Amino acid sequence: MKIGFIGAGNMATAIASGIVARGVVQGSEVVVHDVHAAGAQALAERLGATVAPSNEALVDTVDVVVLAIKPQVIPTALPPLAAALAESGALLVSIAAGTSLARLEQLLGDGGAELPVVRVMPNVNAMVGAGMAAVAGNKAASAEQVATVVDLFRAVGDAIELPESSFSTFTAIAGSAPAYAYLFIDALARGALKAGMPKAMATRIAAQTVLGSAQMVLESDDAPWVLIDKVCSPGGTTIAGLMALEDGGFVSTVVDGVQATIDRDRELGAGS
Ligand SMILES: NC(=O)C1=CN([C@@H]2O[C@H](COP(=O)(O)OP(=O)(O)OC[C@H]3O[C@@H](n4cnc5c(N)ncnc54)[C@H](O)[C@@H]3O)[C@@H](O)[C@H]2O)C=CC1
Ligand SMILES: O=C(O)[C@@H]1CCC=N1
Repeated sequence: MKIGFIGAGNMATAIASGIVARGVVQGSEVVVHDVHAAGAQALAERLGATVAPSNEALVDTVDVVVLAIKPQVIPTALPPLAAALAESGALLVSIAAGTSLARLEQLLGDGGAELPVVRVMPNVNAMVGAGMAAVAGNKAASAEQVATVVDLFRAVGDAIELPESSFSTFTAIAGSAPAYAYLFIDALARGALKAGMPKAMATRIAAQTVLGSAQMVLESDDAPWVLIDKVCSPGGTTIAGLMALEDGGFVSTVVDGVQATIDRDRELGAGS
């Protein structure tokens, strides 16, 4: 399978590096194009991939086209690719936030609804093989094509098929959420820094603790609240810390952050 990336930014780098590192495709089976030529060249060199001279030329040479550009540029970048997609039969995979399958079909013109299109919301942790992705196909995408995309993203973490109506919520707790998890890790480390521990050491300790906590939630039969109770000794350190977090409105602040992300995803959809 040859896979092309339109846009060679953060997400193309994360996904392409992840799938090549895990042997899903060879570097030589990856093609990239970016309006910023140096960015495409840097990614291609890193992977042993090829740089296509244009987005149209890329579509002509691959089986799967990953549209890894910002939602705001899709309305100008996608329409010129409709003819090449129809001719080559390549599968279009969009990872753009807030851009619906219906909108992508509309941008592909009159025959847009007949072209196979798959929408994915991945996250940047695909870079280290620990991503989380949601996948939904349009009517023209076959079950096999959707399954191929799920498999592609399972190779760099976990992936699920999800109704498109849940994509904004998924974006809040998976697509954008690595930034929130990094913030939590940094906040833990800052607390330790304030108490006199070097930041690099504190960051390593905090990151390993969050990694292990995530593994516990995934592998244990207990719900997070049960696990919380197991950490809290009566009159101990953890309950003192939890109460201070509660005073600061930790849970409701996180819930507000999730809602703000959902709202912004819907705004992007309305404006694209
Ligand atoms: N950054 C993240 O963690 C996540 C991003 N996404 C989505 O992924 C998409 C890409 O985001 P990033 O990689 O973060 O953006 P980015 O800004 O790092 O990369 C986008 C690249 O597209 C290039 N570009 C712009 N117009 C182009 C065109 N017409 N043809 C070819 N290349 C073009 C830019 O030069 C840039 O290198 C967005 O739609 C975003 O919503 C989805 C999930 C997570
Ligand atoms: O911030 C954004 O809009 C993109 C989509 C999900 C993560 N980054």
